[in-house]
Amino acid sequence: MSIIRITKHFDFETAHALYGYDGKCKNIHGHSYQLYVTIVGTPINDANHVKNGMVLDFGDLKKIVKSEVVDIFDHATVLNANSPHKELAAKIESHSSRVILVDYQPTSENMLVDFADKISKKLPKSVNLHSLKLCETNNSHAEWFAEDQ
Ligand SMILES: Nc1nc2c(c(=O)[nH]1)N=C([C@H](O)[C@H](O)COP(=O)(O)OP(=O)(O)OP(=O)(O)O)CN2
Ligand SMILES: [Zn+2]
Repeated sequence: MSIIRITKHFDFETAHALYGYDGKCKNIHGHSYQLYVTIVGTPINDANHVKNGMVLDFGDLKKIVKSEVVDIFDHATVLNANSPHKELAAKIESHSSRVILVDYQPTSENMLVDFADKISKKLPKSVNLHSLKLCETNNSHAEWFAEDQ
């Protein structure tokens, strides 16, 4: 049976700041992030199976990525907990705004590592996470590949 990759695309709006960065991205600013999630597996080959012919139902992949990433990061501000932004986060949150304090500098690279971990843990055993692509702007993106890790 053939091994196939399937990909689903998501978008979400998130603000972040790169504390200590030597450029304008040290300020809080936002992106319309685009995330491509690719998984790999063998399509189910069972005429009696409701998911016959699928590596994983796109709908099931959507549920996992939405609950683990999109619904959490969408319209939130991501700040580095290992920086003075921790205090800023508390202030923003006190005004009922959604803040995610992460234990890393919230670059595209580090967000991908976080997303890969969260998504991998929720995938069924029959499939594997192959790669992620996170576009921060229309001309900048980072990629995570399982085979590189
Ligand atoms: N390797 C990385 N470099 C930068 C990241 C990152 O996550 N990884 N992030 C930023 C900023 O968050 C910034 O928002 C994006 O930077 P950049 O692509 O430079 O954005 P510009 O709109 O200024 O780029 P143009 O090419 O001028 O459109 C910075 N670097
Ligand atoms: Zn940015």
